[in-house]
Amino acid sequence: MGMTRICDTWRQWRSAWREQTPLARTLLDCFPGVAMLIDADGIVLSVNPGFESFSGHPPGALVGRRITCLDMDPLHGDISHALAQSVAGRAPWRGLLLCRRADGQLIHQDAVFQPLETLSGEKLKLLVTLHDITELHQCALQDHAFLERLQGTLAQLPGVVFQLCQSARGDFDFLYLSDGLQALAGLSPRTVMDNANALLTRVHTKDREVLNTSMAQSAISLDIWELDFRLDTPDGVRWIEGRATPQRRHDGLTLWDGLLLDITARKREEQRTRRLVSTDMLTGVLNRRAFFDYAEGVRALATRQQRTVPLAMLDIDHFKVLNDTHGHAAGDLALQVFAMTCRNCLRPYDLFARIGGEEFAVLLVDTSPEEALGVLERLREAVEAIDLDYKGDTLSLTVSLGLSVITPEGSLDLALSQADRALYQAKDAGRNRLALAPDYPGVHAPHEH
Ligand SMILES: Nc1nc2c(ncn2[C@@H]2O[C@H](COP(=O)(O)OP(=O)(O)OP(=O)(O)O)[C@@H](O)[C@H]2O)c(=O)[nH]1
Repeated sequence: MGMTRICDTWRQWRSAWREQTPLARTLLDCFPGVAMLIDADGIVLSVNPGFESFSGHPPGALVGRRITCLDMDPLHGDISHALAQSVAGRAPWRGLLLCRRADGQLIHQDAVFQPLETLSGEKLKLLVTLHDITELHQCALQDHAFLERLQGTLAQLPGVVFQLCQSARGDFDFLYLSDGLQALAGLSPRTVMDNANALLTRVHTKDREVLNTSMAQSAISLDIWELDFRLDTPDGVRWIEGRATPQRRHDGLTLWDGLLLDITARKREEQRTRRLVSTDMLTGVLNRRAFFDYAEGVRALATRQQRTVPLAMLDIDHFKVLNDTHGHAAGDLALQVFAMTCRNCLRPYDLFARIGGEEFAVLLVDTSPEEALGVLERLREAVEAIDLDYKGDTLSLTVSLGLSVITPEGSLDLALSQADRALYQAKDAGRNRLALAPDYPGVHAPHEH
């Protein structure tokens, strides 16, 4: 029975009572629950038929006795308290009462004590209505137990379960975050549920834009949101994998139910593998495959910007002699020192790779054809200056270089073959020198050391 019906009944009852009409008794009899009339001392004046099925006692059993005898603890029980409150304040009291039936069974009651208006001089009377909510109460207990179990399970998950809401204005609000957030981000779920920015401002600055864009796309298309992003935590930067399913509510809000997982270890492993796959094991510089991958990216950008990129091929001179004279181990050491020397002559974002046995390539990013000549000449001199102590012998190295440019119209392969041809010219011309491809920009005569 709804609260509205109870209120309606009170209203009708009050006016019926004031006018002392037979309707008062009729209403009491028809009331679809327990209704009783008591005086200010709690003495029961009358009960309706619903009382019998509610209490298990015959209807007359309570009339003339105190209502507090229904209390679990008649001395300090809830009914005494409710009665005292309502009488003292001359105001309705509503709350939960626990009563005992004749068979001993406990029942939860949604109870109302309603003081009735009386004519002056009359003693105060109260209408008490009881509504059995034992079943509802048990359901609530079961729901509560289920939710507690669910919370426990969520807390065990290696990540964070969340529900995120975006208002039509675009503000984010976390409606739920599981306890795993503390371990993942060093933040309590409550803090972030109170203020989503506590977490959102921890997203790494480099990933904020892509996060916002991906959420906006997911909100529009209602496609699953998926993103790997970095989070600044008290323990350092963590990689997070986010995945959530959006739904649009009828009031225009977008809701995402999803999961955040810490994938820092996996990302580190991926980066390590990527480094291994792209690195030459002997010298530690880029290998052939990585060089072609990265160089193609540099070329594409330069083409868009209509710029040229200097590209050089390098080959150590008479390396076979060094190998044959001092052994393969000496050759390996020389390759390592050579690679380190070259790398030190270049800027971090220039590409330097070992693309064959003693063959290397350099791509000079953001460098003019003129500047490239200076850089490579310094590199050649640095190699010439190597004095490598090996088992009492001093090993010296020189390098020959062929230089070309990748043009906005040309390809990487074309520039490589031009640099390669220039390299052979440098070898033919006596080695330890730099030779330029025929149409190297800005320089007409072949440049030689
Ligand atoms: N120690 C060592 N030697 C290598 C490696 N890769 C290639 N080589 C050697 O490098 C030498 C290359 O010799 P060549 O191609 O004849 O060239 P070069 O002796 O340098 O002569 P020019 O290039 O004409 O100056 C060969 O002896 C290869 O065995 C390596 O990883 N370690």
